[in-house]
Amino acid sequence: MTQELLRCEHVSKSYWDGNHDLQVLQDVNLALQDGELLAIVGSSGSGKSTLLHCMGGLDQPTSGQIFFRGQNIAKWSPRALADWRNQQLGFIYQFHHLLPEFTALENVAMPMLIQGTSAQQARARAADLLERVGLAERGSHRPAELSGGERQRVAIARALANKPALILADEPTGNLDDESAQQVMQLMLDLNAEMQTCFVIVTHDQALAASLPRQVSLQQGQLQPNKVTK
Ligand SMILES: Nc1ncnc2c1ncn2[C@@H]1O[C@H](COP(=O)(O)OP(=O)(O)OP(=O)(O)O)[C@@H](O)[C@H]1O
Repeated sequence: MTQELLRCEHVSKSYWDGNHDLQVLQDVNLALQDGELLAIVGSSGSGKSTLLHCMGGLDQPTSGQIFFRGQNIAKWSPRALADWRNQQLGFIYQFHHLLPEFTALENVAMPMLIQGTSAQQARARAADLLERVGLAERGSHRPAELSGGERQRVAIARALANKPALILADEPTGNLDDESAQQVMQLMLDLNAEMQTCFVIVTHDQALAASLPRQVSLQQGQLQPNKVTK
């Protein structure tokens, strides 16, 4: 039986620009179930990244609440929030954000080391994850020695390191050519099916969004059911 993983309840966010409030999110209500795969689409500036940041506790709504497994994350201490992000969430960005001075294997092992996993176990799981994303032979390469698609696959392996319940991906294919974008997308679909990790994927690409089972669209900060059809 699936269970509710995360819920945004009346989430609004505004920024004060010196003269007036810029309303970025307006009364967003959204519930995610364990293992779900959701695309968020919307034009540039519609609030997609802001919503993702609020869902991941990287930013706070001006009003409204976010619940993770029924708990209001606004009530958590900074330490509890950081632990939650490390243990339950994985982040994937448009630009991979891998640490340039570390190898692919070390980058994937990093979240596990931060969590307190032994170096030996972390390296073993990192190697398994790299194999799973098709990069078994690339563990000793630094990010600069990998293609864009390979870096993004390392970033996906890193996001999965601590077996998170939820992965938040912000334009994960936005910087890739069509073929690499397709591979990265397929990888996320396969991993979702295999591991029951919930993926929320922000994308500009309507065709890509249409390949996911559920889509919503942000329009000027308001959430709408997406109109794309397969
Ligand atoms: N820290 C901030 N201070 C002021 N305004 C901000 C801040 N962060 C975002 N905004 C504004 O909020 C709006 C939504 O930004 P956001 O990055 O969430 O949009 P987006 O839908 O992800 O856009 P894109 O597709 O271009 O990445 C934009 O108008 C942006 O300028």
